[in-house]
Parts: sequence; structure tokens; C-alpha cells
Amino acid sequence: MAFCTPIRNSLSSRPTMALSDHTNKKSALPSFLTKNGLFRTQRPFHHPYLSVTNVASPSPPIAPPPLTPPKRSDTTGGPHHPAWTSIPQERWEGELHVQGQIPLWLKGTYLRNGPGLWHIGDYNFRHLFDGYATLVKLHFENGRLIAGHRQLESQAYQASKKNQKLCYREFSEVPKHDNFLAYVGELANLFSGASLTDNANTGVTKLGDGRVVCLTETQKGSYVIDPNTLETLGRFEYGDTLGGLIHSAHPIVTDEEFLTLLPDLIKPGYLVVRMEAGSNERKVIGRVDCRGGPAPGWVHSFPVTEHYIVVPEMPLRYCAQNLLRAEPTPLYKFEWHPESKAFMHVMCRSSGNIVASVEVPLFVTFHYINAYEEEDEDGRVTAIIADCCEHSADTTILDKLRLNNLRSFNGQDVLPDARVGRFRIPMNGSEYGILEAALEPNEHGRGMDMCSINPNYLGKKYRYAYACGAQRPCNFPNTLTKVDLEEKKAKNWYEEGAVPSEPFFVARPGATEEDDGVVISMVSEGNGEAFALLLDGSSFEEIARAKFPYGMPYGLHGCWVPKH
Ligand SMILES: CC(=O)/C=C/C=C(C)/C=C/C1=C(C)CCCC1(C)C
Ligand SMILES: CC(/C=C/C=O)=C\C=C\C=O
Ligand SMILES: [Fe+2]
Repeated sequence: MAFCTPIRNSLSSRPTMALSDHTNKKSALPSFLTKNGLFRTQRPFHHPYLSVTNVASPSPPIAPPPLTPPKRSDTTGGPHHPAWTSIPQERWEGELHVQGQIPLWLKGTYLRNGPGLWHIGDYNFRHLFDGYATLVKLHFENGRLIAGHRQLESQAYQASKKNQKLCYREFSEVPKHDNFLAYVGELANLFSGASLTDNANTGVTKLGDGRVVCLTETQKGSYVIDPNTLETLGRFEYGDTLGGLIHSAHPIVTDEEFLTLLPDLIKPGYLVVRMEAGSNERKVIGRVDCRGGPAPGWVHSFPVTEHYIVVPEMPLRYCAQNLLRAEPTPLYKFEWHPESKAFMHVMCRSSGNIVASVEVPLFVTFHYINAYEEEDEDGRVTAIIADCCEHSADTTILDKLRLNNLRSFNGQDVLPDARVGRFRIPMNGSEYGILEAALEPNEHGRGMDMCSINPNYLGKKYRYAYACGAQRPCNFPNTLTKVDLEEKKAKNWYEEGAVPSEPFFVARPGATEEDDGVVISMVSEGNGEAFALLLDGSSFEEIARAKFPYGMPYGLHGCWVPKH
């Protein structure tokens, strides 16, 4: 069976270049460093290291960029914070010096994806989500840590590199047209999906059959990668005729299956689909028709329980007109429709029947944390509890993620409040569901996003969630938080100036306690540096950290590839 269409990998076929090939002859400093050693916010795309193959094995290691970071404590959003600064080279791999102790049971690779390159030549992207995908790996074995990163070779990335201009529609960026004819041609391409990006910068997931796939909101932005070398192996082709251009960026993936939602923009609704492990073919479980309009709500993610799939209908809806615009609107490709109301639909996994559909209070969320079934004493399901990182029904969070905002923190507390939003969806035919905070939001500084749980508790009653919270004032989530949903308490990790990425929980093999494991994150620091961080899943205390030899941009979502 053909799993993927191979694409030409310009990187691997290119010989390693001498550093001097691209070095700016006028200056001894690499071009991403100014004379005083500070990062320039806008690094040229033709970076001196960009095409250097800097991999420890099998060729001898080449030193990482000679980074002399500014020794000052920048807050989470200074103009030079590495979290919002493009990655300084296309790829790198090497061993990191570990302070502390990596548990010997931790054997495998943590992979993280995210938008790590936000410019083409002198042109700077505007939104966090526009950046070209940067994969980062942390390989743990025998207490040692090999790290690396590599750019994902999507068509969008390769075309921009070759043509030195934006060639596909990204989250907020639209290619500029030379003339009216080109504009009309590009619009036609938009309807066929040809001009949409395939920049798979949102997440990375290990399928049940072992293939590792990077994903984003466009279906064409599904790429198979090698988890060891981070090489792009080719596009993941869905071998069915379901069509559609977009899907949820966060499928539910287990050893057995891959579940996702395909929004229908023509007849507002969602197809709920399932792909068995080992297959490329999605099959329809059922369809949900939207109760509000004019378009389906944005479904960046969705939750499942053991027997049901929850299909959220958020009043932040896709917007066809905004899709056509050349300039971004404050809500980008979306529109806020409070009058259209918000709904939660519950579909039976085995029959595809809708077993509940309730109106809920207005809400805004990117990420669902988990969901489970509540039963009465006779074992009948009375309600579904679904938790999410909820942004107080405030859509301004999207605009807060503009790079200008992220890079211009001035001490003002501008991060909108967020909470663990807990939906209670009655299963007795009632018309309304409830949405409340699962714990007092001040427990985690009223910041809440980028969550993970113990995957063995997916769809089941659970107690702990890990996420990014806030220590205010801030303009972006700047803590790691362990939320105890039973005790309604949170324990927080914070360091001045740090921007930590999603805390990812890895369970200890054989563990019986839900929080027996480690939490992995990568932290970009205000002084220009970055480190990998390991916290104990139970005590939430640091057990190890390891410095990267250069600053790391912020990243979004990761996965764990165990070594057996
Ligand atoms: C990084 C992240 O979380 C989200 C990325 C979202 C993307 C790339 C969205 C792209 C889209 C288009 C280019 C047009 C169609 C709508 C939409 C799926 C939002
Ligand atoms: C990083 C983020 C929201 C932070 C707000 O507090 C959202 C990321 C969404 C895509 O994966
Ligand atoms: Fe996400």
C-alpha cells in the first residue's frame, strides 16, 4: 500500500555547505546577530546557517551557532525574546548536557511541532500561526538526551524558499498578486484548495501503525515524518473520496484509530470520520447539522468519551468572505456570531446517531482537555462532562497572538482571562447544557491553554490536567500548571522571563497512579536562551533540565514516540 507521495527533499540531496558559503563578508558576525550581540527581530531568510546540515551523526558534529545571548531578563514578550524569533538554522542535532536526573525508564522521543520561522527575506509574517513548521525532538535514553530540530519541507515552505515570496495562503498571510488576472487565478485556486497552505505547523501525532504525521487545519497539510531524523517523508494522502479542504487540527489518535471532524462550509455541519490504524481511508461515522449559522463553528479540536464523540458548535464560525480577503480581519478567517448561539452535539461512536444536542453558554476555545460519561447507580449515562481551555467567550485572544503583540510586552497585564471551562451536557433530553469553571481560575493565574492529560485516561473520568497558566502581569501564558480537578487546586511552575511550551505528560510504564510519570516542556528564556525541562508528574517539581545551544522559538503541540 502506498502510504505517502514522496516529495523531493531538497535538503537531504544537497551537500553540506561550508559556513563561509553564505557568510556576510562585511561582518565577522553571523547576520542574525547585530554587532552588540542582540538578535535582530527580522532575520534574513538566507541565513548563514540555514542550509547547513549540522547533524551529530554520522558526520562529526559541527558547532551550533555561536550564540552570545543578551544577559538581561526580558519578560515574556520583549522584541528579542527567542519564543517569537525565527529559528536560527534549518536543522541541528546534538547531545544536551543534563542537569538533574532523567529517569531511566524514560526511553523514547518527544516530538514537538510549531510555527518556528516567521519571515521570508525581509518580509515578516504577522501572526504566530503563520510561521513555517519547525519540528523539535528530545530523545531520551539511559538518562541521556539527544536533541534536534528541522524545518518541515511542506510545499508552502519550499516554494517560499525558492521564490523568496509567500506562495500559499497561510493562517493570516495571503500571497500578493502582480495583476488582476493573477488575483482571479488565485481565487479560483482558493476554491479548489490549491492556494491553501500545506504548512503542517500545528501538531504531530503518532498513528497506531507507527507512522508519525504532522498536521494543521488544512487536509493537504498532513505530512509523514521520520521521528528519528525529522526528515519529511511525504504527504499523507487520505485514500478516500470524502473531499473537503479542512479538518480539525487535533484528531483523536489512539493505537486503534484516528477520529476527526470535517467541517462542511456549504451545508453548515460536520462529518465525523474514523480512520483505522494502518489505513489511509477515512470512513464516515455520522454527520452533525449545525443548529446555528451562517457557517460551522471553528473546530480546532473536539473531545470524546468512551462511547461518544462530542461535536462542539462554537459561535466563532468559519467565514467564507474573510477567506477571500487579501488583508486579515481581527478574527482572521472567522467571525463571531453570538446571535447564532452555541451548541454541543453528542454522537454515538458505534451508530453515528446524535443522542444529545444542547444549547450552551457562548464560549471560545482552541483546546478540549478531556471528556467523560457520568452515570447513575444503574449505569445509565446521565451526562457528559467535557473540559476545555476556555477564553471567557472573548475572541480577542486570536489577536493577542499577533507577533507584534507578543513582541511588545510593556508590563501591562493584557492576557485575557481563561479558565478550565467544564461543560455538563445532559443526556436526558434537556435542551440546555451548563458551562462553568472547573476550579477557581486564580489558582492558575487566569491563564489556561496548551493542555495535556495522561493518555490512558482519554475519554474517562480523570483528575489531573497539565497546561500553561499565567503569572500576571503578562501578555502570554508564562507558567506550567498542574490542575487537580478533584481538589480544585493547581500547582504552578514559573521562572521570570520564561515562555514554556505545552507541558506534555508521559506515563511511567506500569504506573497505576494517574500522575505517575513526567511532564516535558521546552522553555524559551528572556535572556535569549532555551532549555528542555522535565518535571515530576506527581510532585510537579523539576527533575532535570538541559540547555539548548541556541534560543528556541515557541512551539505548539507534541507527541511521544516510545522506544520499545
Ligand atoms: C497553527 C494553528 O494552530 C493554526 C493554523 C491554522 C491554519 C493554517 C488555518 C488555515 C486556514 C486557511 C489557510 C484557509 C481556510 C481556513 C483555515 C482552515 C482557517
Ligand atoms: C498558544 C495558544 C493560546 C494561548 C493563549 O492563552 C493557542 C494555540 C492554538 C493552536 O494550537
Ligand atoms: Fe492546537
